[in-house]
Amino acid sequence: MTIPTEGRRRVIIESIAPQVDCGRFPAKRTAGDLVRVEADVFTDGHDAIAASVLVHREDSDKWIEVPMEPLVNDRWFAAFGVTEIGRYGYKVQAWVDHFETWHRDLLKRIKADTDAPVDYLIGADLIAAAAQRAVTINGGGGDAAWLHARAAVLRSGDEPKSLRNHATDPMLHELALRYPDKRYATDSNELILQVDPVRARFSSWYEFFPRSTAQKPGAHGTFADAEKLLPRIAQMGFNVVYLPPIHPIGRQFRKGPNNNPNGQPGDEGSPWAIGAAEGGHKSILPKLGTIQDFRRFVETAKKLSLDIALDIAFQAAPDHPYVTGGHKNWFKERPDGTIQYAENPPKKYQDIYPFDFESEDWQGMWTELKSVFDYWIEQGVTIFRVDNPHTKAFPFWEWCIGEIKREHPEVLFLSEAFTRPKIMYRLAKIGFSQSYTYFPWRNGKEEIAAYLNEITKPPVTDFFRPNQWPNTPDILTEFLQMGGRPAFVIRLLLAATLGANYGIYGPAFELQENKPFKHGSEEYLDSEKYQIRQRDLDAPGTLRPLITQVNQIRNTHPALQNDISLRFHYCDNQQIICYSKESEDRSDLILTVVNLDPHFTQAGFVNLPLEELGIPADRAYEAEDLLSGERYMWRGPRNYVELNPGLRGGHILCIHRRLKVETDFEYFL
Ligand SMILES: O=P(O)(O)O[C@H]1O[C@H](CO)[C@@H](O[C@H]2O[C@H](CO)[C@@H](O)[C@H](O)[C@H]2O)[C@H](O)[C@H]1O
Repeated sequence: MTIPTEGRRRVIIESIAPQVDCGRFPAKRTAGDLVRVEADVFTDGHDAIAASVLVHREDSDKWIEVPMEPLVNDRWFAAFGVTEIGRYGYKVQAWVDHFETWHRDLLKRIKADTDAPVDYLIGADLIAAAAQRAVTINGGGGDAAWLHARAAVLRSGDEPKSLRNHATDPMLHELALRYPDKRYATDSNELILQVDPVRARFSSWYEFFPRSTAQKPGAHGTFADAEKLLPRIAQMGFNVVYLPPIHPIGRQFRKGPNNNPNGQPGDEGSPWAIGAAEGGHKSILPKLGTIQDFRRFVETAKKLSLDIALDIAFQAAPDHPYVTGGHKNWFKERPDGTIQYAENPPKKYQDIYPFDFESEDWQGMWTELKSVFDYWIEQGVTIFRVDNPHTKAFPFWEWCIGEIKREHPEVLFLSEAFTRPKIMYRLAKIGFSQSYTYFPWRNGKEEIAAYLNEITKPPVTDFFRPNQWPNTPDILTEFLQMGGRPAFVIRLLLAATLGANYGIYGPAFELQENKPFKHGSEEYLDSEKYQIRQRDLDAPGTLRPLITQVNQIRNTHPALQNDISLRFHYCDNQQIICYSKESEDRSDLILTVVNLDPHFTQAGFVNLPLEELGIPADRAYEAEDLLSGERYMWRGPRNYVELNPGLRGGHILCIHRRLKVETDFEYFL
């Protein structure tokens, strides 16, 4: 091993958090967050050390220095606020602080009455050096002159009492530390922080098929029809409207109702079978309207504070212009000249071809696929729900999302990858802002808690943001099929309170549609994926009022707008789950209690960790049920709950405890 060029950097920096895979990927936060950086920082011997976090926007050379404070066990921390979206770089810097070492030791010596004249001469040298650095940094001025004068006093051989007073003057301490000696400072590697819009952390999605929105019976819906639904969706408290693909639908191998692979003339086909003579991923199904109609739809949504999320499904119907118009080499031909249709085993997608990410023309293909996003961004779309991203190459996504985010940091991507956890996590690391999860299939108390704890705690939360869906057009779970209306209520309460991000396949959920295509299937009978389904959304028994109320609670309670504070609490009844969330400033604490049994009343005692929750153990506190308006006076950790699923699936309780911790920090970027 060769001798290092500089061996005097004695401070060690380890285990910086947040960091994702040793800095290979950015850590994620949202605008307005307080970013807390921690690191292990220590040195040999007994010298005092100091450390800072240095942070800058990636597009600027202006670094901000945030002093770190020691915690315990050589762990240090600093916090800074990020108000703007985009990418930031941050690193930890630490150094031996000789002035602080001298000052600390002198205080001890004075206390023991063992300070000697030489101690003051040592201090004088250190202070004079600080004065010199003050000159270098700000060209002299008050601080430098003051420090020089103080160094002279300590060299003067004055009587001990005076030396002691001058050396321990708090002003000296403050000024000298302002100009630290960083010649031998250790710098960590620079790490990257991706700051997304708040929507990445907190969003409520409503999915519907525009083709089902016509008022006239049997007619194909248009964007103009769909636009009329937007005020209703906004009034229900949602903030993202997600549309399945809106492009021309292939005719070859078009599917018929109920996933019939032999569609008949007149069948509408699956919107995910993208591409026909009329165009491909940058075109609109003529029956839905024109690009102007779409733009107007987006504009109307914006006025209602709704973001439009568009489905991006990179696959092609056999009559997609990519296949018919000169890019057949983007697909893998078999020896007989045919192309194997796509699959997501055991599902078969006979009406689409998958792209071949080992195509000779992969660069041409990547460029074209990215341009699909660019095109829809130009039309005002800011969120994309990406279909099956795990069946496309990871390097493509990293490049494509990276490029888009560089130009449009406001754009968000939801990954629809129901696959192995490591793959879901990798997609999040390479850029997806949110991810669907296995929430729909977690029904028992233990499995819900175990899964949610896995996906809402660091280090996973540094890159992965769950989005919880109780149903989708592909997912009608057994629980929803068997549990009647209470099952829908239970899954709504869970999704909306466990997940700061959640969504529903709206019309089917509101009306509690629960008939499967066949026994044992999770597909809907007469699924909207293959046919138009007009509905009376205000039919008696709709869940609309409850959904509206739950969203209103989410929108007004910051506790429900984050996942990181989620904590599960004990309940002595296995069918009752209890958990809390609180806002970062601790002013808002929400306790949710849900009866997981859709058939029977369940009762039990919940047990709350009062001290952890900041609830005084010796005083009664109020639990206000935000759903029913009832107020309960609770005292102590054990409290009784009883939930009849026919009447109410759960409580969303606001715990009034009068606690607020200030989180205003000095350092903001
Ligand atoms: O594979 P997933 O279960 O994640 O489902 C997603 O991708 C599917 C393929 O795009 C999509 O499937 C629908 O479209 C297909 C192509 O037209 C069709 O063959 C399937 O029968 C239909 O379900 C699914 O909707 C989407 O969520």
